[in-house]
Amino acid sequence: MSSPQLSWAQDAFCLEFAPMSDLVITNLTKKFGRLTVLDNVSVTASDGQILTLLGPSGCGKSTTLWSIAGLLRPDGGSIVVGDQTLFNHDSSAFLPPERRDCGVVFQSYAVWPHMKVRDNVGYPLRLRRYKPEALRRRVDEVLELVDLSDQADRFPHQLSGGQQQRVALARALAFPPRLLLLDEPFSNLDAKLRERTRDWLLQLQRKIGVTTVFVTHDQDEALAMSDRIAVMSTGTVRQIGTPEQIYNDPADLFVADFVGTSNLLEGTVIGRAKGILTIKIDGLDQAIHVPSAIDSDGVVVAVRPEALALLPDDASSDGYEMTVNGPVLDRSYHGHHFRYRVGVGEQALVVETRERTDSSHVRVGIPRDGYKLFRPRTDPAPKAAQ
Ligand SMILES: Nc1ncnc2c1ncn2[C@@H]1O[C@H](COP(=O)(O)OP(=O)(O)OP(=O)(O)O)[C@@H](O)[C@H]1O
Repeated sequence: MSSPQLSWAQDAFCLEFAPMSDLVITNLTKKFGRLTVLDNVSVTASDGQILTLLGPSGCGKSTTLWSIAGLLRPDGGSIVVGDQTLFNHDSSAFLPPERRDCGVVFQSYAVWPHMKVRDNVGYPLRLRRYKPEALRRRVDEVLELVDLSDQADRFPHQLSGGQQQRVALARALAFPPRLLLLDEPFSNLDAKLRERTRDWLLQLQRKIGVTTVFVTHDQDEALAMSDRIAVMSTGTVRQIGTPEQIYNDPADLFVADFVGTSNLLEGTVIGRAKGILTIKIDGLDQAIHVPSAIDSDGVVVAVRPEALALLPDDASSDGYEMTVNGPVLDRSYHGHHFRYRVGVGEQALVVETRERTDSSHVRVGIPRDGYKLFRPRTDPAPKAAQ
């Protein structure tokens, strides 16, 4: 298939998009029978931003998206776009989906197999009674936008998966949407095409500036695509922030564990004085001293693999919070870094570094500002992102 690229002339392009819109979701609640799947979810996306809902399977991402689209009616809270209320439980306001002007793209594409590409894309315009000439012009514009002008008269089964996904996107953009809602739009694409389509979609979104809500359980995708990420777990929002905030300053152990990889070292507080905790990490002799307000006896030290330093066995520990020695259990090569697992007490520390070593025994340095302290988790661990 042809590779998706932005190929339209910037100046010549004149798509008119609807007035851009802030999205404000407040205390959204949804129950299915006795099961509360959204529990006071509050998130916002500013004009033209990409807000990503990220979380493990079943945490309520799609339910939130469907509530925005009007395909589900929540049991509490409100959804407002710009000056328009889409839903407000207290005032019983519920705008039907066809009046919300949301362009929705699902994981399964949901393009109509019996319609040619141009008819698929023109469908929302026919529903809105566009005159034939205006409809044709608009369809041509949107097909050019998604780089499918040369496929307009083909049927979906004659297209690749990536092209079908772009038909779905063109259809979502045909009637200028106030919001673009994307529910795992790349999950049926292979890894390479997924990455290219992601870059392409990001460029496209920047070009047209439509406020976008993007649902994914893939943290790499979320980090790469988003202005802001809302990390969700069991129907609640655990943290909202920029990708950098979410990755570098996770609010709790769930976020630290779900977004990226973290070494999680369990420890016990053996001393507290003037806001400084003395912590003994299980299986190690050394203690670390950390300013923290955590009041539990057990703690977890979270440290990213790339924050750890791989040192020679006899290196000095100067400049590190702590150094530990251990055998190299295994090593693997990942192109831009090596990944080592180093046995430390009962656990294995994962270290990612560009340094190559063939030593069977190494010293691992934990830098002073390279870790975070959390309370132990009381909820179930997140399922691994696929
Ligand atoms: N129509 C329904 N009836 C009953 N339970 C439902 C219904 N739709 C969703 N659920 C439940 O609501 C919870 C949240 O589902 P949702 O699809 O929003 O999760 P998600 O985070 O999008 O998951 P995934 O990544 O697997 O799509 C799940 O426990 C799911 O089983």
